[in-house]
Amino acid sequence: MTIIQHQMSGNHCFGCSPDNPHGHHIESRWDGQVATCTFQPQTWHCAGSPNFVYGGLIASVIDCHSICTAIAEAYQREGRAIGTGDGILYVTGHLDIRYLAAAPIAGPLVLAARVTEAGARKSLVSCDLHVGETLCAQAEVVAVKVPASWGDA
Ligand SMILES: CCCCCCCCCCCCCC(=O)SCCNC(=O)CCNC(=O)[C@H](O)C(C)(C)COP(=O)(O)OP(=O)(O)OC[C@H]1O[C@@H](n2cnc3c(N)ncnc32)[C@H](O)[C@@H]1OP(=O)(O)O
Repeated sequence: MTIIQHQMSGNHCFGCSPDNPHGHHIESRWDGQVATCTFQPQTWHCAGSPNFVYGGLIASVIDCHSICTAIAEAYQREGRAIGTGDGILYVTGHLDIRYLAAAPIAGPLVLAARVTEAGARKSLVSCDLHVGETLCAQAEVVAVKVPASWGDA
């Protein structure tokens, strides 16, 4: 299965760049419809209780995984392999997360994201996060398409 982040160059993202030494290094596996990601929380990723995962960490992995899903789907819609030709880039416009159950720190966090609506300027992405059988978080993300030069200074 394609690992989205392995197909993209020039990615410095804290959440998902393979090359950011301080980042989370998430990997999103794309099957053409759904992108999945498994993330193993560390003990220091805990919330007030050492037993559960910090919500900001959950938001971070959902954010990154969902935006990468939007990017993968957009390449697919254009009939191109991810990372080929002119760069396609989306950024987070809106992130709406419901924290449904505390996520045990033992993890792993298992994410599944799909594009539910795709337009010319934005895509809507739905992302579920499970630990074991428990749905711990559910998110709706608005991914807004920007020029590949968006991040230039
Ligand atoms: C360079 C190489 C990179 C390599 C790959 C790296 C991958 C890394 C992956 C990174 C992963 C990490 C990800 C990160 O961390 S990305 C970093 C966090 N995000 C940001 O910094 C974004 C900051 N905001 C902006 O730049 C602008 O406000 C954006 C670009 C978002 C909109 O700008 P602008 O306002 O000019 O756009 P538009 O008016 O033409 O609207 C276009 C459409 O979008 C809809 N809309 C807009 N805003 C919102 C909103 N807030 N909620 C809902 N919808 C919104 C709007 O209604 C319209 O829809 P429609 O009316 O057409 O239906």
